[in-house]
Amino acid sequence: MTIRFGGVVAVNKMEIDVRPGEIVGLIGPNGAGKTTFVNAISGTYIPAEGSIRWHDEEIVGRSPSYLARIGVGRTFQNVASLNDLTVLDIVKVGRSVRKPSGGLRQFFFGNRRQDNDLTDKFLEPLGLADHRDSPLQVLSYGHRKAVDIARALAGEPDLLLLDEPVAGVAPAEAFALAGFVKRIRDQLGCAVVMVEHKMDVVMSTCDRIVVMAAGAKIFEGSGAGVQSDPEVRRVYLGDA
Ligand SMILES: Nc1ncnc2c1ncn2[C@@H]1O[C@H](COP(=O)(O)OP(=O)(O)OP(=O)(O)O)[C@@H](O)[C@H]1O
Repeated sequence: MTIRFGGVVAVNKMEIDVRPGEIVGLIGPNGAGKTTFVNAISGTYIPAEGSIRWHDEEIVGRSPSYLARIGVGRTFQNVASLNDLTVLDIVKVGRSVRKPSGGLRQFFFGNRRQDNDLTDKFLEPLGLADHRDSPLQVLSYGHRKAVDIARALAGEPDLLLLDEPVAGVAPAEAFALAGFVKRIRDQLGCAVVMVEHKMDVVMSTCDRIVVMAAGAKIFEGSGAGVQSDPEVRRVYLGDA
């Protein structure tokens, strides 16, 4: 697909194939087009050219809410917008995009069993159970990132798009979050595309790595391959 902003070609004939159950790392220098590409898959941008197919359906031009309903879930780099809601309510928002809850009253008051199920499934494994009734804004940055992952997962996506899920998170927490993503992939069998700059997390989490530079794919393969590829080294390190 190709995406232009005025004269800027942000994504240039980029192609990627993602299979169920696979975690694909999308890396590349700042401005490479990674977030723009993910935003197009999740319906925020419409490509100037190209096709996006999911489960044999052409999804170019579909709205983000439609895509969420058919199982395309995502996290965001900036997680501030739900600041006033509690952790549990945010998970319910994530749940409701795919599994309607039956009206606002039920949404907010729900029932205790349903709340406990959501807590066990999506908050406990991320270390968030003790915070379920806290508003997002009082949580640490690492916990807020974890809440955004829990929100996306509560919709039980088939394709999960993670935009820098561990950026700014302390190393131990980052590996815990990445480990959780792997366990969820094992449980749900969902495909994951993860944009991330932290290479140690990418290497230990992803089955395959795609490298973008200046809007285009310059490498696709294993972690070992990415480290030894001369074009990737040139782009990252300025090697001649
Ligand atoms: N809404 C927009 N309007 C105009 N140009 C944009 C817009 N969004 C992104 N761009 C441009 O598109 C290019 C790709 O940006 P993008 O944010 O997708 O890169 P990225 O690889 O995600 O970078 P980073 O790793 O820094 O997040 C950049 O040149 C950027 O300035």
